[in-house]
Amino acid sequence: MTDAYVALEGGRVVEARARAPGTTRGELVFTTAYTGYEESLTDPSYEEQILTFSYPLIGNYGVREERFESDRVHPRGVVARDLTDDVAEWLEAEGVPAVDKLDTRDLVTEIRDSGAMKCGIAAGEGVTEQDALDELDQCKHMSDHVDIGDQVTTPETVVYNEDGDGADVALIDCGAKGSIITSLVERDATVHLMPHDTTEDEVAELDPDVLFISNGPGDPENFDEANELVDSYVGETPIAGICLGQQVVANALGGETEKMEFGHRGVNQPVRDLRTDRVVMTTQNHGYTVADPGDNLEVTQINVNDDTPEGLENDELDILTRQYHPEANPGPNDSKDFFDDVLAMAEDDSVATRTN
Ligand SMILES: NC(=O)CC[C@H](N)C(=O)O
Repeated sequence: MTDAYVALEGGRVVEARARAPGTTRGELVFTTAYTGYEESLTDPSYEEQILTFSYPLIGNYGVREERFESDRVHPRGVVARDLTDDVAEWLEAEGVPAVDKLDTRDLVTEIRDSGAMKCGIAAGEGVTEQDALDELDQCKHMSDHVDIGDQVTTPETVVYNEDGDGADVALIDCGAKGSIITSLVERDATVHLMPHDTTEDEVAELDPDVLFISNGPGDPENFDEANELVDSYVGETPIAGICLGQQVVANALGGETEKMEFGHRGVNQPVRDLRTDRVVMTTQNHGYTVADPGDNLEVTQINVNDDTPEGLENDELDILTRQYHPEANPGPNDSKDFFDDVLAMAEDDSVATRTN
């Protein structure tokens, strides 16, 4: 007997099998990643989303904490063709509803045709179609989660590698993946992980060598404070950003972001560097993109599939951002040298002095 229902925007309800019980709602998205489920499920960028895996079997190499990107599961729900007991038990312990035994090819095709959509799930003994539809009813558009930064940020500044000999990085935590911190610490940087609503004065007190805006969930336009920081420090301190970080930097510098139809989520997104013509495979997880970089940023990398901006730079102002995830985890390590390039900006003191 059916013990789980997935209600899709528009009203279609799909039957499934409950793997972790509960009712939930969120924006239904899919990832094509065939590995890295522990990393994806602990990536704070998936907050308020329901993650569908297009790869059919999820959980076949267990669940190990050392691969986690944060201290909890972030998607509000999980959908797959088949979830192993390891993953199902983990999700149940985390209180995150999960379902399987449904046709995920059909679901992914629907998301590709109609775009990322609102979704409600009801899973467990005695649930009804109506329970899933009630969740759907309460589901908000991603951009309406205006306080999403508060849900994922560190409550206070945490310092990593305090005695490091390298640069001091102010990493503004809009939902940072742990691997970004690790990638910087491995290069001997001291990382000051700071709340997303850190003020200009608080950053000034630290006087960092780099201001780094992290990845994060939802609409970049809901990260006003990070936007203001970029605006305050541009031309004064080198600035870096990953994913949401790139989007925030673009908005702060007079560019524009927009919602994509179904986004890029996977571990084999090809990116071309326009300066070298080199193509690298990248890990991606985003539903918004930079529609217009504005006059101050050069698009230096693009997505081979749809030409969207993957890298923005301003050599004079020392700004370097990526839409994809150079820290990988999951995914290929082809672009880890991004962190070397960011820290090289910190060593070079040629950044223009702020005049306004
Ligand atoms: N991984 C991220 O930082 C995602 C950025 C943003 N939330 C988006 O969906 O586009």
